[in-house]
Amino acid sequence: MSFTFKFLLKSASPRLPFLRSQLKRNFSTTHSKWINIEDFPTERIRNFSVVAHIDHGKSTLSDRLLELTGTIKPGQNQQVLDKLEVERERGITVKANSSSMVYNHNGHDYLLNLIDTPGHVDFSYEVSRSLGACDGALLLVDATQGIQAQTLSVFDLASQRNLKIIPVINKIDLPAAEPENVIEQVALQFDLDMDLALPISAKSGLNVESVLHAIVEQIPPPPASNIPLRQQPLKALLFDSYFDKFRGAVSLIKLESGMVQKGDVIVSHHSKSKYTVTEVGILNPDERTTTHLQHGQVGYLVCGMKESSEAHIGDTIYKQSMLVEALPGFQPVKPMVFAGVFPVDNKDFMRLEENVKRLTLNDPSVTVNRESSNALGQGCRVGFLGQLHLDVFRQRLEDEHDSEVIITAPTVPYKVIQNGKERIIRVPSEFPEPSELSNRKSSLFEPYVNAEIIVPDEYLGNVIELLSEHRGDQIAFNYLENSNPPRVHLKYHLPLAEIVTDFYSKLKSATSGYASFEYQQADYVASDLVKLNMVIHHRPVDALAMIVHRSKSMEVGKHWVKKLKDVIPKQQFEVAIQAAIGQKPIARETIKAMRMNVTEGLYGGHFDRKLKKLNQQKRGKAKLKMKAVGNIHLPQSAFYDLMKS
Ligand SMILES: Nc1nc2c(ncn2[C@@H]2O[C@H](COP(=O)(O)OP(=O)(O)OP(=O)(O)O)[C@@H](O)[C@H]2O)c(=O)[nH]1
Repeated sequence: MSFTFKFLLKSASPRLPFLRSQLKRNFSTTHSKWINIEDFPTERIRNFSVVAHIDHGKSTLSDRLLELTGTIKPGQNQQVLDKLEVERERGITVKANSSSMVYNHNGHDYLLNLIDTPGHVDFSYEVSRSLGACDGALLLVDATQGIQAQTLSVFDLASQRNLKIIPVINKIDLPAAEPENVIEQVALQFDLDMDLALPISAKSGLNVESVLHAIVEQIPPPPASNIPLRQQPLKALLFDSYFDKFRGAVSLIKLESGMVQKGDVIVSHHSKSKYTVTEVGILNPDERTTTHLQHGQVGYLVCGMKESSEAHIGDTIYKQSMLVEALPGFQPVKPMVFAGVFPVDNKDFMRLEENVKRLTLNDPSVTVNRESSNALGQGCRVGFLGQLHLDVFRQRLEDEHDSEVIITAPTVPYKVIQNGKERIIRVPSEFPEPSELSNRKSSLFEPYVNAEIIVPDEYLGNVIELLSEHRGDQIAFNYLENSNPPRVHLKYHLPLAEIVTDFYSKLKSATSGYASFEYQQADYVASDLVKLNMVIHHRPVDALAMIVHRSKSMEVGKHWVKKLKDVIPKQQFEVAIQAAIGQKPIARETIKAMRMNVTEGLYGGHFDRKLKKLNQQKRGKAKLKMKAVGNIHLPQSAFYDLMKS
């Protein structure tokens, strides 16, 4: 390690963990040889992705492939494509990442472009768009767990795109591994050729070389063109982007035809804006500038886009001189979980807003709008794809921007139709009160999802009970073929609001962690919804309002008044905490008044003096009650504790 580098690493302040992890990461990966794009005609390019259920070993396999091809130095469990601090701490991938590598097969060099994708359902949009840049996919299945819910959904995504799918059975080093069984299970479920399945251990490297052979031999190269390269029109799919504070938005592109180089004037099909290309290159896994990118290639492009929104995901890029038809692109993602984000100290709002916006530069699926609350002051209403996405965002805000924040209870977007007018409500305090809904021309709807659960049948009873507690309707029930112990595949239709609370942890404890769960947004369904107000000392607190199904209002109300009682400091007067629907309280807790020990220091026979002091205290309290009719002061720290608990 060079002196300058060591110094940088040491001196990176502990308040900047993200910078530290970036410095460490770059060091471990700057090892690869020079790559000349001209050396790789289309027939020697393979674009592929690794897809799997969460934790089945995608990042570990990606490491091994990069090591075997000499792209990175060997070293255990580097997870080089998990670049974010939060990914490394939690051991999950939240952002798809790419790396090119060169592999020599039968005397020829091949350029393999690998795209590592996240496993968790909240980030499945990353999977679908990454697959848009691929011609094949490795479907990784854990040999101890077999097919799980996300295995089914990523298989569907890959087969919808007609990708060549290579089944890879991982973790065969573990004593509990049952590779033969799992290979059979995969072949039966997906109608794939069993002989093509590759049993490996990504951790130890066992048989991983066979994966490289299969990539070259089985995944097709990008479709060839009869037109000579220099005459082909440029047609590039923009499938991802990240933000660099010096160069602006950096786009990841796949070239369907033509070539692009520094100085070219390109046009965005989406906005029709023109840009001059300032840099192109490949990720290896760090950026490596190249003279150009050409047909079949996956790489990055910089062209002075100042805002991340200019790099529109799914856009088609072409040269000003030659208009092309737009590529089909992707379905836009819609955030479905919303929460208010407020600073712990009101003075910090501007800094918080800037930090939130900076984070969204690298995560275009997040939406941000200003929100103001009587209780919490100025903040932002932020939209996420799911509960884990929200948690990851909070952690990134704290890790990368050193901000402590209050995040209000998550809510889903509800639909209210009144007098023929439709509104989507994302802030609970804006939901109509019962008095405003009394006329017959109002109807309320909530978003539902289609969920799939795979669970060993010994836990089936627990899961069915849990899903019915969460208002789920069963759609299908099947035993998975060739699964030992027997496992059931359930399909349910249930409200999204029911799974953005503590559903995952309940499912985990109901099944000792053996169930897997996956969902997709479905439709809006008419629902008996109410707005639950938290009233503290006779005043509703807007930041604590929530929208719930009427059947759950009592349970939720009791839970929250109790939580509030635990965090509100005692006052000099009695404080009532109520959960109410409109004017009607449905749950209540009381915080007793603080009682000063006025007789402290009076011992033994001072009976008269003690009585006098206690009477004085009684009179004082009566006076205080008069004053206490006003609002109580609820410190921001109480909100912080409340939302964290
Ligand atoms: N024993 C054993 N453990 C493995 C193997 N492959 C991966 N693991 C372990 O399984 C865990 C999950 O591996 P990851 O590579 O992070 O899985 P992933 O699929 O990338 O996870 P997500 O990105 O969160 O979906 C880690 O603890 C790995 O060390 C293997 O072949 N054998």
